[in-house]
Amino acid sequence: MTAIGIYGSNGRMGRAIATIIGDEGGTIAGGVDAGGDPAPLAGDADVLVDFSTPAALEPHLAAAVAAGTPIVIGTTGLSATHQALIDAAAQRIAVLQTGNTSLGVTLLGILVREAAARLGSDWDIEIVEMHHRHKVDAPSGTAILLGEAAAQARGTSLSEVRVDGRAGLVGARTEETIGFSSLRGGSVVGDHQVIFAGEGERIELGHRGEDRSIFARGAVKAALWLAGRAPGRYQMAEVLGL
Ligand SMILES: NC(=O)C1=CN([C@@H]2O[C@H](COP(=O)(O)OP(=O)(O)OC[C@H]3O[C@@H](n4cnc5c(N)ncnc54)[C@H](OP(=O)(O)O)[C@@H]3O)[C@@H](O)[C@H]2O)C=CC1
Ligand SMILES: O=C(O)C1=N[C@H](C(=O)O)C[C@H](O)C1
Repeated sequence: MTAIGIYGSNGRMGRAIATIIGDEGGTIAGGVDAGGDPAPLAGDADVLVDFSTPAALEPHLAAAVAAGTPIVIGTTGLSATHQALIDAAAQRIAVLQTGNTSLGVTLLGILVREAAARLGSDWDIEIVEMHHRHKVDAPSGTAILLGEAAAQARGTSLSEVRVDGRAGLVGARTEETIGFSSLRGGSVVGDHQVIFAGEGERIELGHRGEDRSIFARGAVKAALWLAGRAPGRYQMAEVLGL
């Protein structure tokens, strides 16, 4: 059986993964949390999953590369510098990084891409997300993933068109921007809505996470799929055959 090492094993996601890992046909190689040494686990595991914190990404990637162990990165709040580190690691090992491992959001990303490609830039795109009160990063990794899908479909990059929140006298909306709004409260697992607002009509595509097990199952599926793969950067849509 494939042994999966968990970076962030005592967190909400780490615990959710441990609960369902056996159902998906994997076993736990071990776990590392704040203050732990990521290297021994990278050596013991067939594949790693990281649901920890952006500050830990660099040492986790270094341990994975040194051991030649593939890694699924679910941690969000990543910067362009983190993405460059992931690209470099993917030259040496198999890596799958995604802001959302669920089947529903992976399909939503495809639908958003399709809608953005077919609708003209006179259809404004706004992304609204809500998460539990403990979440530390905003916009969510999923919101960014959805925004990137829409931006790419329109032949641009998200960094060119992204507007995070609005407050005060910000002026009228400019065409082609993609706006993000983040709500935090209670125990919300993760809600995302992509609004295409046209003249006189609106299309809304969305997803509501009802239980963290949707992310855990996707993460374990991704890990089992990634184990033994050649170096490269892989996508959830490939794992799920979408
Ligand atoms: N891609 C996806 O589908 C999903 C992604 N996420 C993302 O996963 C991440 C974790 O979420 P969640 O489980 O809710 O968060 P938690 O805060 O519950 O857990 C984070 C875990 O990471 C550990 N940690 C902190 N620092 C380090 C470190 N330096 N090395 C190793 N472990 C460390 C913490 O350990 P300690 O307790 O000792 O501090 C804790 O166990 C977030 O970025 C979140 O947005 C969440 C859900 C789905
Ligand atoms: O922190 C969370 O909980 C979640 N984080 C991911 C994100 O940032 O999109 C995925 C999911 O929405 C839950």
